[in-house]
Amino acid sequence: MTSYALQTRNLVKKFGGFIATNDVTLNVEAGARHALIGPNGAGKTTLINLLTGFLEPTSGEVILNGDTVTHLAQHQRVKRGLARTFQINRLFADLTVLESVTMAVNERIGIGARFWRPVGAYAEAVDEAASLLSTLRLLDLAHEKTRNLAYGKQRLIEIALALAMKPGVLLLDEPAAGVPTSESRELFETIAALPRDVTILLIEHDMDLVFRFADCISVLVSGALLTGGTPDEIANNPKVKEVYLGEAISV
Ligand SMILES: Nc1ncnc2c1ncn2[C@@H]1O[C@H](COP(=O)(O)OP(=O)(O)OP(=O)(O)O)[C@@H](O)[C@H]1O
Repeated sequence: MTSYALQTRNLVKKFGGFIATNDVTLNVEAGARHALIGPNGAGKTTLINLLTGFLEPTSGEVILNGDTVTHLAQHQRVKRGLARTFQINRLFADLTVLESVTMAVNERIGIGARFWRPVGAYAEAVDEAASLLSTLRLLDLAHEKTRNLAYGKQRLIEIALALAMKPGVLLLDEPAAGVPTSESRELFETIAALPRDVTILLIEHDMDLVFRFADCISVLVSGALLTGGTPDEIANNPKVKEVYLGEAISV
């Protein structure tokens, strides 16, 4: 039986009279690399904000690992394994890469804010952070200040910070936004190599990267789901081609 990590049922979000999310029923399979695409203003960010709890839906449900979380606060969803990255850079420029990720691990295990903390626990957090950096191929940059890194690497550190929450589901909001093409392919190769026990839902404008990375694609148009399928099915769908008229969609 297929198991779903993240689902929505008939999700609706209205801003005044404007329907930004229109009856969206989305199923993200456990372990999937699922991309959400659609033209500007299609409602991708609004949908992500509904999933994380940043926005309350007008109606409908959000379901995480089979449990309804529609009315849970953002931090409660994080605790249940839903983490996200943002389009904007939220790193502390003066911390090193290792310090930044260790801080995030500490936050998860609840010793971040304590004045006194057991040395052993701190060492374990550093080990865990180093292991995350290794997964993301950042270990050789561990002692660099984040401000000195190339932008593509900074985006990877943001992913490391999200992964420090030990999420089952990771929402990536345009991880390649602003990253030069020379770096974006490596960024996506690293994301693609993440362990499959993390389900990934990705918003991305660069079709080339989407078709390289995703095993499932959902297409959002004017707030509603137009269609969903494998990259092949989406690339050959005439309705999708119409929406992206003039843009090259090829596998
Ligand atoms: N807080 C808000 N109040 C009113 N309208 C909003 C609000 N947030 C989003 N919208 C509108 O909802 C629609 C969807 O916006 P959204 O940012 O979700 O689209 P998107 O697909 O993420 O676009 P892009 O690809 O350009 O980032 C847009 O028309 C936007 O103007």
